[in-house]
Amino acid sequence: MMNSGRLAPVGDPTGCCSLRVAVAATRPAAQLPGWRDATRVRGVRAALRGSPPLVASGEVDLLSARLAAVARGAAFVLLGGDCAETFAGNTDAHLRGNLDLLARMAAELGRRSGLPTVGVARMAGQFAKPRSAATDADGLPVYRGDMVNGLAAEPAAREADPDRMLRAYRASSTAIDFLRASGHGRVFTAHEALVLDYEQALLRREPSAGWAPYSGSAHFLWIGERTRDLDGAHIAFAELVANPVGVKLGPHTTPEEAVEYVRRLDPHRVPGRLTLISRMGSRRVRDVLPAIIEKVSASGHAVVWQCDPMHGNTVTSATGHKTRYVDQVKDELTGYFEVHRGLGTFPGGVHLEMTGDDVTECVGGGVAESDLGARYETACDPRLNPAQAWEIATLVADLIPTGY
Ligand SMILES: O=C[C@H](O)[C@H](O)COP(=O)(O)O
Ligand SMILES: C=C(OP(=O)(O)O)C(=O)O
Ligand SMILES: [Mn+2]
Repeated sequence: MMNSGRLAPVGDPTGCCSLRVAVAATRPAAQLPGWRDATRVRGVRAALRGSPPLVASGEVDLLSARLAAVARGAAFVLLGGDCAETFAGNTDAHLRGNLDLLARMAAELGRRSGLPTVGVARMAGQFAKPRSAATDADGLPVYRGDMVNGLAAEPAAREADPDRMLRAYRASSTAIDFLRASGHGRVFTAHEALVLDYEQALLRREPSAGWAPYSGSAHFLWIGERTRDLDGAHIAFAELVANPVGVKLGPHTTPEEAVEYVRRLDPHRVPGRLTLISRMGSRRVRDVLPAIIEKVSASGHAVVWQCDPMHGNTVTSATGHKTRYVDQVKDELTGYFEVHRGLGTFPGGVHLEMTGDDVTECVGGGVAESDLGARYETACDPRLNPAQAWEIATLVADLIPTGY
């Protein structure tokens, strides 16, 4: 059973688009934490509302311009990083490893395809997780990311603690500082917009943009497969924000639904405003994706297409580990590029769960099933290690169409 509930309407002392936020907040919302202390939630939200945004609206606009170029086939986007960031992992070594890997891959894709490649890091905010089940194998409330509760298999750790939103904000702030100081130029940040108490509190109006509400939590936000209900609060939230946004599309997405996302999330027909992130699984992508692309293309909206070849290919190994086979990841990517080639549309980018740490979480590229236990460190989904990620980058570089 998914956790679900209704957000309390926001009282917004900053006056930030309060009416529209309040409307969004009354929609049914899947996957929200059952916070243990409602009074404290209000206090945390107030503290977040009073805190500086983590990203600047000018940076967000720059990403929007880059994504407009992707939408017209003049650039490519690589989005990647941890499935679930953790507070303990918010270290110099881990952030540097992930960022260096992303930057190296983006540079390689750009060099080999001849297209500028925009690097977007799943970093500085990817602290909340939607889950398939409300409880784990021990019957404990499931881990929902460090923004919500703790990974330790103990009842106290698994309580949804609102103060963790403040810790997530501070950890994100540290990571953003690191990014800015890293010397990697303009790498943008992204995470799933899941915990709406957090996301709403970090909306900021921008006077120079007609008081449009910008998310101050990341440059790019996406709505996940488990929260993309068209009548739900998460899609309503994505409608509000001025930032470019994405929606994950699983194999049960219909072409009609896809067009409805486009209509709702790109009402002003801004190229690149909406990214549709296909995560169909290697066995379904060739069957399901073409009709979706055809219908969206016929609508005339210029979206960014992105392939997440990770989440439709998650399996449990004989050793009991949640894993992914690099061959299936490659097959989904190959299918995604084939579909676009067949339709004459531009396969704008890829979205990967990967880390610069030399982990053994996915099978392939020198990691056998029997190796998975050696360095299985993820807090949620299995990530590509640097060798595996580089194998993927090499494949993708050969598949990106030139002269589009
Ligand atoms: O990262 C994505 C989701 O949180 C994850 O795939 C869900 O995993 P679960 O099926 O273990 O809950
Ligand atoms: C939860 C995720 O993906 P999806 O919503 O596609 O399952 C994710 O990107 O970690
Ligand atoms: Mn994941």
